Amino acid sequence: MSITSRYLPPGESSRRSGLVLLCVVLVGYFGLSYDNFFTVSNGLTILLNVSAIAIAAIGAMFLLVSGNVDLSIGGQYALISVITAQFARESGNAAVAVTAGLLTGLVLGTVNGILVKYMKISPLIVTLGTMAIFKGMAYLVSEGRSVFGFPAEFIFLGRARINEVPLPVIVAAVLFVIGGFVLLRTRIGLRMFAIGGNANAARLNGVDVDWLVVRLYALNGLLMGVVAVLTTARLGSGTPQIGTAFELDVLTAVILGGVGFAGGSGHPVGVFAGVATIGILSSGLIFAGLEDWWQQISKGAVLLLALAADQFAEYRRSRAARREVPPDADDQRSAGAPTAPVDEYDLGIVRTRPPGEVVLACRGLARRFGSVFALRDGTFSVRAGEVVCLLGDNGAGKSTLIKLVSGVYRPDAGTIEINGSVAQLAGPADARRAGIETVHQDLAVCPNLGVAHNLVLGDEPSRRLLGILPVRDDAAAVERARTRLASLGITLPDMNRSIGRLSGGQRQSVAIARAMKDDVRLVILDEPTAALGVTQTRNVLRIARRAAENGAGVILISHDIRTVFAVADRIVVLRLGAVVFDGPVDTITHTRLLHLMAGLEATGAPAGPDLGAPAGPDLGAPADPDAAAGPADPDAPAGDRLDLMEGKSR
Ligand SMILES: Nc1ncnc2c1ncn2[C@@H]1O[C@H](COP(=O)(O)OP(=O)(O)OP(=O)(O)O)[C@@H](O)[C@H]1O
Repeated sequence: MSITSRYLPPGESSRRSGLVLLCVVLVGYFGLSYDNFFTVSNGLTILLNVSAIAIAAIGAMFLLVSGNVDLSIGGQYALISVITAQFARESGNAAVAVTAGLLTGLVLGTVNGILVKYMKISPLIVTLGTMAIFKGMAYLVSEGRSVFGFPAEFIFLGRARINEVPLPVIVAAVLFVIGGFVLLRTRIGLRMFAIGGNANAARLNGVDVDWLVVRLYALNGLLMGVVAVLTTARLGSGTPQIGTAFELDVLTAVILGGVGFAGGSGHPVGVFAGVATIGILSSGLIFAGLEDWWQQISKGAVLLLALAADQFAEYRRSRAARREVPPDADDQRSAGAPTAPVDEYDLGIVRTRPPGEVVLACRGLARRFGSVFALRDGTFSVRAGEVVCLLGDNGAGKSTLIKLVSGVYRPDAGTIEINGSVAQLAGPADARRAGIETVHQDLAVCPNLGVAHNLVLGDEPSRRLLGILPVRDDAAAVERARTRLASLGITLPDMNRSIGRLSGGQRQSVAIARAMKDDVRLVILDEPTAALGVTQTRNVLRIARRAAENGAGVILISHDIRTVFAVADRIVVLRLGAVVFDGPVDTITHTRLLHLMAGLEATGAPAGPDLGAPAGPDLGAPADPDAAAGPADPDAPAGDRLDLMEGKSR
């Protein structure tokens, strides 16, 4: 698939053209078989019949793109229809009836959204349940009967024509164009794709996923309100039987149109082609004189075919993505080698510049989970322009310490100072506001979005189209991404290439670049080289160094001591929840570091040759006499106390 400078959501352009071809074949076949098929009036009838599907398809498209679904739209259709009809009859006022219909849709959609997001129940199950409830309520409200007796102006709404074109068709066309515009050109549209691609990544990038999804369900309900009001007005009655198998038509059209059921992909043009196909097929089947059940069977079969095509496209996409990942000869060479020589990671760093002021100072941080003390004494500091490597065996407490610093957990004891002031981090957003950015091990990127969009997600640049409409500014996003990447010495040929099609090292580079916001003070890199080969590792380490040179403090967590010696200014070792070493990289040897991590010094194993001094009898207790005296005076200035500890095992 060619990737243009314009953002192209990962909908399948080829499948859309296939669908258009299918439409042409169907029209040709039915046109040749039935005399009246090719008439303007039949064309308008088809459009009128699919206008309801087209309006509902907008909401379904938004939900599916963001990884959600609503099976209850048929039930909503019936319930809104009878409520609208009763208001129309009782009030005799079209405006009251329309308002009642739209509000009912909004409420039903919001109920679905709240159940899905805040009760953490699968959208399929929730909306299957509400489908039955709404349908049942429609019978309850109407006592199983159709509701007639509307004011003339209400009926006019459904039957009015402008230049022979029915009003519902015009409403559907306008809403569809607005829906497509929102999906492709606005910040919210990008966020829908992001949530469908990786909801957790979107959340970590500051997108309020739950709130957005609730709004999408509410909008879906509102659109069903429009559908039900127009149809009820056109038919001149509200009935609980309406909307039967409506969800089948809508989902078939949307999935047939290339919106992936797994979320994160789709295009309005494809959905339009899907809606047209369903309309032509339904009309053709009526012309063929097939009974209603044959129509249901045909549409069900088309839905299954669409899902199969969706799976096939997904398979082709992932194969293409694998093929497109840039080969790395060096990594292939090193793949079979269990350990690369230390020199392989040599970055040729000359550490001349003294680090800047302390950006982070942790004092006596402690956190327990039930009876497990995950962290007992997290005390260390990071200065601007410094790379501090945090090491420790599995379960040493590294992740817990980092989660405290990045606001994921709150400490049971101890303090976190940022730029000299004690910070109360109530959540990751607080940490981010304080200038702390974390690059998580799973990178938290959206594989379906391009490099530039991943970099700006949560803070997308925007501009005013025609001086009024707020739209996403993709050119500014590309420019910002390019500048940010260049500041770290990263060159990527295409800013719109989806992240899923980059190599592991390139993905890691983009994730680090995303963290390097203009006001960042501290970047935490959680095992950034864990899954990388030699060349990619070296590149990522270079980028980490460059981030420090640009003025940020960097904490890098690693299990691989070769990378640590290549990149670190200072090393902090955690063991059993406490810091047991904190010192410049040139004050410790590989052997001693390994022993400290493994706790071998506690069992009398020889310490590294550099320090010579016997290790303390218990790694849980400080080995250094100063430190052994217990926690330092809490009133002592952060810098003094932390510097005192430098270069000493505790
Ligand atoms: N949410 C939790 N609930 C219960 N125990 C936890 C939780 N998080 C961490 N722990 C425990 O706290 C200890 C420290 O875990 P932590 O994940 O911080 O270690 P780590 O050094 O990051 O290990 P690894 O390198 O394996 O990721 C472990 O014993 C772990 O089982």
